[in-house]
Amino acid sequence: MNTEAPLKLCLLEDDPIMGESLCDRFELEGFRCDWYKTAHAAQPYIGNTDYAALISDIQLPDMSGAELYTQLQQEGRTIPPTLFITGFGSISDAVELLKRGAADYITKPFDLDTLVEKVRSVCRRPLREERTDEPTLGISAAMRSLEQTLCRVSEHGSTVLITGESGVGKEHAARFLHHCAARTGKSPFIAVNCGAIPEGLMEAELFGYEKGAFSGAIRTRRGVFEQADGGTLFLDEIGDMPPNMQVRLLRVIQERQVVRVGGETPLPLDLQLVCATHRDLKQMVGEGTFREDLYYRINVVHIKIPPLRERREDILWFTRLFLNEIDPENERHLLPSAEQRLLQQPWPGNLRELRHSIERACVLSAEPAISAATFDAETDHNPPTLDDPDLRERISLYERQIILESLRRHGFQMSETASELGISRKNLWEKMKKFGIEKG
Ligand SMILES: Nc1ncnc2c1ncn2[C@@H]1O[C@H](COP(=O)(O)OP(=O)(O)OP(=O)(O)O)[C@@H](O)[C@H]1O
Repeated sequence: MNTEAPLKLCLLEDDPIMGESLCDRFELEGFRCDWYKTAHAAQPYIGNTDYAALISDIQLPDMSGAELYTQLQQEGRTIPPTLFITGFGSISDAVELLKRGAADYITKPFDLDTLVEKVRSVCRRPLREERTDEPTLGISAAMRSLEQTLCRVSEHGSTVLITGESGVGKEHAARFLHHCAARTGKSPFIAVNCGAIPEGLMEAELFGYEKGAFSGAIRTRRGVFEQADGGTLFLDEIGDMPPNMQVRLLRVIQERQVVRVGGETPLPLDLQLVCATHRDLKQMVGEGTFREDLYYRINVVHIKIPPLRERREDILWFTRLFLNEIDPENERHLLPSAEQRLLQQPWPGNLRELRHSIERACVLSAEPAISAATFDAETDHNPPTLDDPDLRERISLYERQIILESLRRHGFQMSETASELGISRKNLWEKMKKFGIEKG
């Protein structure tokens, strides 16, 4: 016999038929349910009664769910995990509320079983439990809150757009979202850099091809969409996608199915799509270089990762993390002067640049304790030597140095580096390969 007291729910719903049927169903499921028809009626009890969850329509007669949520937050009430019931037109409001701390939402019309499942899951996992998790993306308040948002978003499978400067950790955030999703298990995480695929190969790479679809297609190959089915597809540098591919991508996202090049059968897809870019897509839409319809399709939930210089609390935390990863055996640490040096830098290449700096410091410093001078030395490391008698060797050294400096200046961002150097992205890739320069 279950001797536990039933969990208590607070239901806010002005529609009498909907309210009554929800209340009945919750009670049948073993909850106790207090039902209020207006926000004003419920307000005195929220935060003063031990509710396991608040289920609220996002449109109430006396105020919107968002206004109620804001008021409760401003009053400093302990708000129970909140699930909003939303119409199709208010999804963006619900997503905004998720970012501000709401636990979940459900769109009308919905299946009652699904609602009950969601209510059970928010009751089981109150938000305060999530807050005790070990940080993964950083210790700053901005990144802790971003982690929580990603966890909530992962439960919906909504398409996510992650923006932020080059090297801020957009791919890492996408991987974090993938691991948050309950559905992952052993499901795949497929990352693709749209900017690095030659335009002529992009269609085949993304959507796959049938044997004989074109000369060279000696066997059928699955594209990245199919490979990511059941998991997460991370499309990095989405702003670099050529216009004709934008149209095809839009169709695949809308229809949730893919047809291989040279094939006829649509293959259904069930995946979480995460797109990322360091570019300003809205501006690109204005300039006509990025399709507006695609922009809205991929921008269901927008996660903006701040640059490292705006969350300096993360610098030393990541430094320790990288030191441990790069040289776990030597108990590496920074002297206070070196810490100060890192804290003061602007880090235009963000975490990628910080990681490179730490890697170089580990190579250059013989002692476990790394001094500020080690970071001064790194810029002069291995300069080309004009004394080398071989002309080609000297030119190569210069070329490598120029490319490396430009890459660092642009946080290893391929398009910008290539454009500064006046060469194509493909040429830049080839040169990096030739000179053994890794992207990070
Ligand atoms: N949370 C993290 N934990 C550990 N390392 C991280 C984290 N976030 C980023 N990094 C490091 O920083 C580097 C850049 O991260 P990531 O590739 O995720 O950035 P990005 O914003 O996707 O870069 P780009 O704009 O070039 O695509 C990675 O090589 C990784 O080593």
